[in-house]
Amino acid sequence: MITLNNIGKAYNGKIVVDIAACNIAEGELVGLVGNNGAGKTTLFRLLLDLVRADRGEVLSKGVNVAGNENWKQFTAAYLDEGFLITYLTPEEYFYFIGKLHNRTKADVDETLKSLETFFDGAILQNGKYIRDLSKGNQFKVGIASCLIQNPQLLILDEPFANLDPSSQMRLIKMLRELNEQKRITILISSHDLNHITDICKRILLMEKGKIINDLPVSADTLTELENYFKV
Ligand SMILES: Nc1ncnc2c1ncn2[C@@H]1O[C@H](COP(=O)(O)OP(=O)(O)OP(=O)(O)O)[C@@H](O)[C@H]1O
Repeated sequence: MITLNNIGKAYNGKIVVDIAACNIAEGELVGLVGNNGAGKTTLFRLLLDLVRADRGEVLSKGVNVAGNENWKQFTAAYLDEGFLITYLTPEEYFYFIGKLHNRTKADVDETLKSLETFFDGAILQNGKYIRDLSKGNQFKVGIASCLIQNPQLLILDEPFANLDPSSQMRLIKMLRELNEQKRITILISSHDLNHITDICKRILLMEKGKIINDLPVSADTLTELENYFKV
């Protein structure tokens, strides 16, 4: 589904992404790990054509994402609150996103209903604008807007970072179901080694912009990663 060909990106003369080759097949659930500044978010931004590579190409279903709109029909992502329209209420935002992606009001309502427990009473019908929600609840709005789009590819940057423990558990369950039952290809980054090895079937370890290890997840992966990150 995703192919990285000799992709390179530098900021101010410093290379922050430098990947010779990487393939992510349809239906995979892949985790990206690496210390602060390793290049995870920049890689996601390259996948979403939010920044342009200095060299190489990102192919999504075989088509270069740079200067092409096709991938937008099947890709949903939430990297940060810059993806939201914060002067809207969550409901206004959800129906706007639904409309943009040709979803009916009933489709949107059905998705929102399925997220009732995840929302935990804090998102809908409380009269708040998105800008006034907590970071964790803004993230929940971001995830919901992704699911409303009914994507084939879902990209989430540090999805566990601001969620309370119950919400983290619910999200793990949701992502697993989306991947196993709906066959959605999922890419997530995380600093939570327990969660990421629990949920992902493959882990890409990034260091200084490079993928230095591509690990199929096994019973040993958590220890292997803990050893890498040990101080
Ligand atoms: N717009 C930008 N201008 C200049 N440098 C940038 C920009 N965006 C990212 N960088 C730099 O690129 C490097 C990689 O950053 P990136 O955010 O991709 O890392 P990350 O692995 O997501 O880190 P974290 O775990 O802290 O989120 C860092 O050194 C960062 O300072």
